[in-house]
Amino acid sequence: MKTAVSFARQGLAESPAETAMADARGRLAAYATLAKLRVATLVLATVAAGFVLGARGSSHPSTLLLTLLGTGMVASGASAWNQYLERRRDLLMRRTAGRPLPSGRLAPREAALFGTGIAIAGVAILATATNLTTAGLALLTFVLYVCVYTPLKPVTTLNTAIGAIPGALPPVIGWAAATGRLGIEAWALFLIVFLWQFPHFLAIAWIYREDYARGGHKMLPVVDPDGVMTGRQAASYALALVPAGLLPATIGLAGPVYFAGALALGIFYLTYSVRFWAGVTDQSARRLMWASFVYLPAILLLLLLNPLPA
Ligand code: HEM
Ligand SMILES: CC(C)=CCC/C(C)=C/CC/C(C)=C/COP(=O)(O)OP(=O)(O)O
Repeated sequence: MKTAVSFARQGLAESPAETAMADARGRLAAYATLAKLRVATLVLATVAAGFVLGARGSSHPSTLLLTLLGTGMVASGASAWNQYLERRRDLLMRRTAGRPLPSGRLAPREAALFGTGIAIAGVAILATATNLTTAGLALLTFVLYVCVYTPLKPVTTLNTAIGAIPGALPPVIGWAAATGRLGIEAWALFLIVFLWQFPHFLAIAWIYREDYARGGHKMLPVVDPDGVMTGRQAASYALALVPAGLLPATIGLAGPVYFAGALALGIFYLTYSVRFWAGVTDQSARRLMWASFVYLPAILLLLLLNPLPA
């Protein structure tokens, strides 16, 4: 039998077994890209915050894990379906042309099958391990993202305001999983993530405005070449986020350490948003994008560090 060494001696790069392994690894990596694992990780951090705050100090580690697993699967399925629907436009954009579908690493049918299977399994896990409110919310999030936001991207600049709704539902999913209901506290978390997204994606959409135009997507910077509206909107939503970020402390969900930290973070994010507004450039946009990646994990951490008992 030919070993890897003998194949190498003959000048062949890989044995059939090694080729099969490399293929399998390549396909696994393609599915991981399809699932947008980095975005899913931050989404799951918002789910975890909602769950832990809803549980109010009582520990349910296995329910938390199953909630994260189920929601992560639904989010991955949604990302796969988003890429299935956008495969032709993704090919036109530099940022997305290398994705598994436009680059041909996966067939469209494979992405659709994966997206459907993993999302259904995720909803089933949530329905069995938590409650029907949680499973229903996850399904609603999927539908809003895949069936409403995604088709609206080439149609109207309002697409992102609509996309921000499913983007902000994950902490509500976590809260519902822990409590079985929807409370004002869950909507406070929703509001924070909802408002946070505007500076986040407006900065990104500015950086990639030419790419979005090539792909035919109506993101605000595509129709706002001097960036006046883009900058103003980013700053306005960041301003609204300052008081919204304090809500958890005013409704008895988090304590004074949270209050002080959330105020500092709100001012931090507002500063980068106002700088972006004052000079809409790729550099100020990149700095604002970076600030968005600091703000959300930091405020979630503060919530978890300083929760208040019921
Ligand atoms: C309408 C809402 C949103 C839009 C349009 C949007 C858009 C984007 C885009 C285009 C990127 C890629 C940037 C790049 O390649 O340089 C990105 C990155 C990212 N987004 Fe968002 N986003 C939204 C909401 C969210 C939400 C709700 C979360 C999580 C809670 C999130 C987390 C992330 C993370 C972690 C990254 C960096 C990961 C990576 O580059 O792979 N985003 N976003
Ligand atoms: C449970 C569940 C379904 C969770 C999903 C949460 C959700 C909707 C997150 C939105 C995150 C995101 C990257 C939006 C941008 O999508 P895009 O399609 O505009 O980004 P792209 O241009 O990179 O494809």
